[in-house]
Formats: sequence, structure tokens, C-alpha cells
Amino acid sequence: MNDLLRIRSLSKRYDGFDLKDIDLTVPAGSVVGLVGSNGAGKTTTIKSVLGLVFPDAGSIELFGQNVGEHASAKAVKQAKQRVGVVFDTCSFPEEMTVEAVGRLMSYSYEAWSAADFEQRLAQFELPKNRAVKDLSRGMSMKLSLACALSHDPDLLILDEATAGLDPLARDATLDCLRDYMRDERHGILMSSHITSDLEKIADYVVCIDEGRIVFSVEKDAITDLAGIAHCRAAEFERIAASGFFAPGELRSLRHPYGIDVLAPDRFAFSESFKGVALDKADIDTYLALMLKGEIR
Ligand SMILES: Nc1ncnc2c1ncn2[C@@H]1O[C@H](COP(=O)(O)OP(=O)(O)OP(=O)(O)O)[C@@H](O)[C@H]1O
Repeated sequence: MNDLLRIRSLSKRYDGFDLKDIDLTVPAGSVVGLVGSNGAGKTTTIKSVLGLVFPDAGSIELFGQNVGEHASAKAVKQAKQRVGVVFDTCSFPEEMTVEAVGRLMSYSYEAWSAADFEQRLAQFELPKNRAVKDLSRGMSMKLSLACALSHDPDLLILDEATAGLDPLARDATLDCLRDYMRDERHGILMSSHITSDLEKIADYVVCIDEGRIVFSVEKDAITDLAGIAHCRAAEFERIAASGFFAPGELRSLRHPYGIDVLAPDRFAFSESFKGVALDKADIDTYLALMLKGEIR
């Protein structure tokens, strides 16, 4: 498969923070969700791809071209033309109107399509003559997305792009991203704390915590295959003693009302432990057990 983005062993050190050995791939035709707590290193990773942060080590390839250290300015420029970016804040000049933002973008991107931009403004119901400073948060995000999509990008990079949008606006944004993904040459890397959005659209989920990759899995391995077992103390001890989990692979979280256990394969788990209450996992519960679970 053709990889749109390939990050290998990316490291970046700040005073008090260490991003270390990040490996991340966005294959064509896929949506990769990036999750993790505040300050985990998601934006630092994304900014490294965009050349807004200079990594200390590692390699970054966009469309098979090195855009990291020793990359030629021409290669970086060419690659960036093929990337659409949306950050969680709108960075266009405040006094500029929506229409003028489109003109500004047309100077930056060779493949800019004024017709496409017009159509997106209509789709998102964005008033052309309104100044950026007078847009609501949702409208600014829609403007950023309209700009990111109107230069025919092969890769979209979204950093918390649906944060602050109401549920209807989030759904409209996801529809727009699904539409974009109908072209299988396209791909999306999106960081989000709204894991329900990722459940709807992601193919892979990558979790960063304290600057390290904690897991990188197909989304279905979480939402279709994994389960959360709800045990009493005696049941938990029976599970722990059964040998079902290899040493170091039993993850549990204690609550006042019992113990939750992460079952990576809920079908196999329920075969072995009939009678133990078991729910399907979602990204939030999976994350909680992976990040905060006690390991045994
Ligand atoms: N320019 C900088 N100088 C020093 N430290 C920085 C700089 N940029 C980021 N950091 C630190 O790096 C760490 C990771 O920040 P980053 O923005 O990558 O996290 P994040 O996962 O995107 O978090 P959030 O979910 O809150 O947006 C944080 O501790 C942050 O304070």
C-alpha cells in the first residue's frame, strides 16, 4: 500500500517534555486517529510533519519524499502543496473577510480552486463578506476546512478540528471528511479528544502518552473485538490465576463497585469466563485501561 505519511523514530525534547521514538504511518485510503491526554505530544508530532517544529531525530516522509532533516526546500514545498491542514484555532488575519481569505490562499496553493472554495462556502453557509474576527468558533473551523479542502490535497492533517463544534456541525464535518475519503488516494491524520468522532471515521487509532506511542491498532480491534469485563474481586483473582492472560498483559481498573478488565478478544474471553459481565469496548474505555490500568 502507498503511504502518504511515514514517521519513524521521531524525537523532540523540550525543557520538561520528551517526545521519543514516534512511529506513525498514514496509508492511502485510511483515516488515522491520534489520541492521548493533554500535553501527550500530538501537536508536537503534527507540527514536526509540517516543518513548524524541528525534530532532534527521526525521519519524516510525505508521499515517499523526505521532508525532514536534509530535505531539499523544493521537495518540502512540493509535498506541502499536497497537504491540507486545520488547527484548532483559525490563524487567518482577523480583519480579512472570508472571501479575501480565499484570495490569499490562491496565492499559496498552485492547485487552488476558487470554484471549489465557493461551493464549500455555500455548503458550510459561510457569509463571504464577514470578517474572520466576527466568525463564531464553528464558522472559523468551517472556513479552515474549506481552505484545506479547496486545493485538492492528498493528505488532510487535522489537529482537534472538531473541538468546539456542536454535534450537528461535527456530523456535517465528518460527512465532509467521508466524502473526501471516497477517493482512495486520500488519507487523513486527525488528532481528537472527541473519540466518538474517531469511532465514526477512523480506520486506525494511535495513542501517544507522555511523548511515547502506547498503542497503534486498527480501530476495529478496539470497537469490534475488545471488551471490558466487569468483575468482583473473587472473579478477578480467578481470571488472574487462570493463565488466560500472559504475565504483563492483564490490565485492570479498580472502581468502588468492582474491577474492570480489558479483554483484547471479548469472544475468547467470554468462552473462558462464562457468567462474567462483559461489554464491548469503546475508544474511551480502552484508552482508560491502557493508560491508567494496573498491569499484572
Ligand atoms: N515550544 C515549546 N516549548 C516548550 N515546550 C513545549 C513547546 N511546545 C509544546 N511544548 C510542551 O510539549 C508537551 C506536548 O505538547 P503538545 O502540544 O504536543 O501536546 P498535545 O498532545 O497536543 O496536547 P493537547 O491535547 O493539550 O493539545 C507539553 O508539555 C507542552 O507544554
